[in-house]
Amino acid sequence: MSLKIALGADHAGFGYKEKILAFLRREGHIVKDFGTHSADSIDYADFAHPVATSVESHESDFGILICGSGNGVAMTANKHQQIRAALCWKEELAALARQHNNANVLCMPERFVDYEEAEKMVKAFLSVKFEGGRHERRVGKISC
Ligand SMILES: O=C(CO)[C@H](O)[C@H](O)[C@H](O)COP(=O)(O)O
Repeated sequence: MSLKIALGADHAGFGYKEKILAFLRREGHIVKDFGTHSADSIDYADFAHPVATSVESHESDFGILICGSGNGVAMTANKHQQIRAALCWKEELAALARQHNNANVLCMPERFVDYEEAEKMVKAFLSVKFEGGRHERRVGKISC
């Protein structure tokens, strides 16, 4: 199924962002690339907020954010009321973030995962479904 994906990264995530952009397009998804567009040093929040806004406004189905550790983009995206951004570093965590937490933004640390694992995380995140049930109640308690 073709999905609308909002993609963003800082300089430390730029390399994987470019590869993931090509991968997603090959898979038939519609990707909006919010940058950054080079490896020049830049601030992660300038890319994480627009990606989060795109998901929050339903312009995009999901967001994918990458920085060096994944923390900066995750912290920024999670400031948005409707965003559940999950910092993941292996495939199983990316799947669980959808299945149990109904995450709508995947955050990855380029400096701490190899590219093959990053691509597996993206595949898992976009293919598995929220399980609902007991998790629905728990996710409902996240917002304050
Ligand atoms: O937010 C981060 C750390 O919590 C990101 O990993 C950034 O990409 C990182 O801080 C960038 O570091 P740099 O030394 O400025 O390249």
